[in-house]
Amino acid sequence: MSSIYDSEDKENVVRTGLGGSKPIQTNLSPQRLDKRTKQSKQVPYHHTAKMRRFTSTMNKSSGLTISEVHHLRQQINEKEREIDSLNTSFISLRTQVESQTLNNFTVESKYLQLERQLKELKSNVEKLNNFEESSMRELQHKFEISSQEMMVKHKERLNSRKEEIATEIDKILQEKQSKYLNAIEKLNANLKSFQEKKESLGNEFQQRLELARQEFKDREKALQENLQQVQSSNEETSASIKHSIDSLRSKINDLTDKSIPSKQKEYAKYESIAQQLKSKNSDKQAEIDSARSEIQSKSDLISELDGKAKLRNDELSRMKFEIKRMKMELVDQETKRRKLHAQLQDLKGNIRVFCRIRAVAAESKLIKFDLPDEDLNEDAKQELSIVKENVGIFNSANSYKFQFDKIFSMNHENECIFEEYSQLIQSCIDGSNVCVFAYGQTGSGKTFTMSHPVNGMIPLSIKKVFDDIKELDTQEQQWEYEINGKFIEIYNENIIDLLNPQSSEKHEIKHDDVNCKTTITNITTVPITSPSQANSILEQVNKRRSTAATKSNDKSSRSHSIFIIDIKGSNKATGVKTFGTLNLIDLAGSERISVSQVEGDRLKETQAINKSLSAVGDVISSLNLNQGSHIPYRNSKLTYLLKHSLGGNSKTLMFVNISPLSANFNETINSLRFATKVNSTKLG
Ligand SMILES: Nc1ncnc2c1ncn2[C@@H]1O[C@H](COP(=O)(O)OP(=O)(O)OP(=O)(O)O)[C@@H](O)[C@H]1O
Repeated sequence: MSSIYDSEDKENVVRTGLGGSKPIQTNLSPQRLDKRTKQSKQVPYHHTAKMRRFTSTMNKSSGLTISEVHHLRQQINEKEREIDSLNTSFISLRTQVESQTLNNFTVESKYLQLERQLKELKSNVEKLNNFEESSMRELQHKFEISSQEMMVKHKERLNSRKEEIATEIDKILQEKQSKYLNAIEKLNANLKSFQEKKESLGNEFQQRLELARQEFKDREKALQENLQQVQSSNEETSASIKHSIDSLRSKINDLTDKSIPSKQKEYAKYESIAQQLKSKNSDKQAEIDSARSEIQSKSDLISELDGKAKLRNDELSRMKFEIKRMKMELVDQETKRRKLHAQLQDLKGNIRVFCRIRAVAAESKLIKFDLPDEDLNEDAKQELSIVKENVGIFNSANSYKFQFDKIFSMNHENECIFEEYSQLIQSCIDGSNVCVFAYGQTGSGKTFTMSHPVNGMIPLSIKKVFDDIKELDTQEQQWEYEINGKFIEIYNENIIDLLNPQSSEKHEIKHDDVNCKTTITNITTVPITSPSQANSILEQVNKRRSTAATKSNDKSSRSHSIFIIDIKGSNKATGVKTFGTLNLIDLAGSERISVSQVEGDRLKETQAINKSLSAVGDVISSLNLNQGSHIPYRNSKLTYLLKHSLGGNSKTLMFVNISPLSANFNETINSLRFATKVNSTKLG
């Protein structure tokens, strides 16, 4: 704070004869004050007597005339008057100065008081500012904590809801599927038994009918024959009787009364024969009637059996209709399952990054990792911390933190890793394109993860494809699938056909942007008919690559290998068609060899790797961040090839394989940074 005696004012403090030795503050400027002081020194009041004595002395010793002296005296008197008036004004001025000084004191004390108040106010304001700042910090902290808690709770709720939906779907599907399958099985069994019964009843009935018909025919024939015989014998008999009667009559007439009695006897005899024949005839007629009624009852039985057969046929067609309806419902359920599966996968995100730490021998010197808790919410992002320990003079430690969708430690097996992404296979069967990349420095476990002959992602993916399509390729679901494979390598931005490596033909990438399909000219495509056949393709390719690697200084580490599996599906019941491509990619080693340290072929190779790997990172991260803008697919052959398999509804999974060895610390950090760029959170 400035003092009341500020620069100029300090110089205005003078000591006056009236006020004793006390310093008086004046408002006069230094020049004016100085002038007044000089004047008061030059003409003090008590000096006038001295002047008079001095003039009389001068008068005596100088020999001046009286008029001159008089004149001088007048002048002196004038001067003395002037001096008096000056003295008077000086005294009034001094009084003014004193009163001004008093004023100044009052002002000064007020000023001091105001200054104290200002100080207090300032400190209060400062306190208020500090309080405001600390409360703001506290509020911000509280807000951050509560928003984090809300985020965690929200994520938990989301995840549990997702889980619930998925389990509900699975449960409903399983229940429905098993219910329908059981019902269909039962219906099929009923249908079969009905058909068998119908067949056996039909056969039996036909046989019985045939027999009855035959019997009836035989009987009818016999009866007809009998009847005819009887009729003919009757006719014959009656004709002969008639003849006899006639001859008898004529005889009677001829003989008159002579032989009448004997002839009457003969007549009676023939009469009884006729009677017998008549009774025989009525017996035969009764037999014919009973045969007719039997035929009638057999006909009734036949029509009853016909009625039953009709009922069975009606039931059969009802069952067929029911089976058809159930099949349609099953197809409908399958379509719903596909939609829900797609929704679930969308919720999990179209681009996922898994980090895998390679297993190494126990005695190796390792990087200090801080891994996430395994029990944590499985759909939440997981955090990996790495500590770099410098045993230098400062013994400092740097900590790096990274977040990924999943982090697998050295103890995780391939099967467990496959489990985490296997749902993407279903998406591919349902018609989505899927890319699985393995990224990392040479020796970090990319080939072990992707191509291990028993449990690598390639053999396990193919097995899953076949298991899943087997479930869909049933009489009920009516899905049919065709699977084709290509296996290529990209080395120095050139495509090599690994299924026909001797070929010298040029391979070009062609895109059909309308149907979103990609083809490579002159490339070998093989139909894949079983997991074992696909595994033997993988085995052959791995063998070829490793032989080539020994011959040409481990070329395999410096090329990208891609197993392209096309899955084409069609549903006979609904006519729906699907096409999905599964791209399984083992990338070239990512270690950053400084371009300046290599030359010739190796320089070209290094440039090609750096270019294509950063193109992969750029494409995926721009897809992740901003779906509407330009995606730089053309920056490398690999990204250009995968143009229709990345983006849109495609699913991408990147494994970042890292080495836990301390010696590889820098490369491990580089790989994690690359993967973080790829994994960057989607905005809006
Ligand atoms: N998780 C693991 N458990 C046990 N061994 C492993 C694991 N990962 C890798 N290895 C072993 O480490 C060695 C190097 O692994 P791999 O060949 O898979 O590395 P890479 O990253 O594919 O290297 P390159 O870039 O040369 O192809 C192999 O011998 C492999 O068997």
